[in-house]
Amino acid sequence: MTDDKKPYDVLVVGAGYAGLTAAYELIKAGRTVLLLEARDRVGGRVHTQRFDDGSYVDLGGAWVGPTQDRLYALARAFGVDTFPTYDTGKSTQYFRGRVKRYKGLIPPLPLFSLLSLDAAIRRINKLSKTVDLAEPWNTPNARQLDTLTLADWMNGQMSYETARQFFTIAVGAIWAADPADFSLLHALFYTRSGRDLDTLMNVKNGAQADRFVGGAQTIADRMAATFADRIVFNAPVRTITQTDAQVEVTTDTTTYTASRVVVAIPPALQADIRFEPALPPQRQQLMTQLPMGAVWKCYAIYDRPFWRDQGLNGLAATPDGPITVTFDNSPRDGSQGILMGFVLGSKARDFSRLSDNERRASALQSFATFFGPEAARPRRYLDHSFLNEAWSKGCYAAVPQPGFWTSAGPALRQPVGRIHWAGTETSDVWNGYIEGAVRSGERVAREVTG
Ligand SMILES: Cc1cc2nc3c(=O)[nH]c(=O)nc-3n(C[C@H](O)[C@H](O)[C@H](O)COP(=O)(O)OP(=O)(O)OC[C@H]3O[C@@H](n4cnc5c(N)ncnc54)[C@H](O)[C@@H]3O)c2cc1C
Repeated sequence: MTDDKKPYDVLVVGAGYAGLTAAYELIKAGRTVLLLEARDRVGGRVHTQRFDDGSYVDLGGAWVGPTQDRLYALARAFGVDTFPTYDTGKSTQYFRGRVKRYKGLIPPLPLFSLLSLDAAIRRINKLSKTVDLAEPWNTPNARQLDTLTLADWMNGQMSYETARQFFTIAVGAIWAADPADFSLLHALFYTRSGRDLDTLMNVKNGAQADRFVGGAQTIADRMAATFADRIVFNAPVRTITQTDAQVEVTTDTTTYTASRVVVAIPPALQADIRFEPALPPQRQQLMTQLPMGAVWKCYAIYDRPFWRDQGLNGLAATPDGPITVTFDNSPRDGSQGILMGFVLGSKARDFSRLSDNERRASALQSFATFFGPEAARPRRYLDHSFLNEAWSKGCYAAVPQPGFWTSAGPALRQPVGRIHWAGTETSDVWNGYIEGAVRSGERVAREVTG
């Protein structure tokens, strides 16, 4: 064990978009900063897998959309272009053994199910406007809303099984969780945090509107390159010790000292750090009430986006997963065809139990069901889940247990002595998204310098 004698103004833990943004802003403000990262790369839950032929896929965060202004601004600042997600043509629905093609967002359901689904979406949007974004625990009826799960609400409001099935697909795609996993209060908070359910679900004008040329990790790589000498890789933080005068942060090899530390990792991973003295009880509890969501991304790569020839946009939805939602993730110039399918929530946990071959066979069968036999013969198949990564433990983001917001919510952003908290989970706007991570990094930098 060595001591890095140099006292820093700020140590930042975690080089995802939150930690990178915090470090970048603090360095701009003239602070001496060191960024400690457990992995051997930056980006965290954003990871672009690049292939020898120059193509790439995003294993983690990928899309950006309107009102995600801070992320678009970073893209511009670091010279990264965006391009619209392909959504020209008809979408596909597979339900009760039949494939149907349709226009627009809402699948062709029997009339009463359709009305029920539409009414549920509008009711969630309306209710979400009552949420206090900055302090969700102060929302009217917060306790009641935080006790009820989204599944309780859905079962009470939606009498048609088909409508509930398709609502559950949308919930899975937005939260990487099942409606029974989290409270109505969290559903309303998250909905308002990203504007409304339509925005969260949509490609055009929604959260899936655009992708980054070169992949979503490119901005992170370029930002990190501007302060490469301030980043230590393969440096998981194990202990954070506060004294009256300073804070000591210990990795497996080194103890660093600073005036302040910014912890920019998901709460579920904060629980693995030993804090001395122990954190206040509410803060301790918080870390165990925020498990991560569950999702697999399945990629099939073809010579060309053949489904476009049939007037299809590559979007598909089915309750009969494992894959319940697909997108066209081909490169901007369409020089390859790339389909991406999501396996979500409890289906993702079940999918994790399959062998590599079983997952591949199962995913390709789904793609072939939606887009025909050609989809069963990709040039390359790969899949990935952050459930299997020690430094994420799941994705897209934390899915709070019912009761979290009203019991431990106030501790989420509250500094503890010299410790400040960042990460998308601490953001009131676009919580759970890259935009939320960036905003949290900017907010914590202001907090530390203010
Ligand atoms: C499959 C998937 C799809 C997604 N799709 C989208 C999308 O399309 N659009 C969107 O906006 N968002 C999406 N997201 C969510 C988005 O990626 C995250 O919200 C965002 O990247 C979180 O950033 P962060 O900096 O808060 O946390 P992280 O990215 O998790 O960064 C935390 C960093 O801390 C490091 N770390 C952890 N523990 C320690 C430790 N003890 N010591 C040191 N370092 C540590 C980790 O290695 C990591 O680098 C998706 C996520 C996933 C996984």
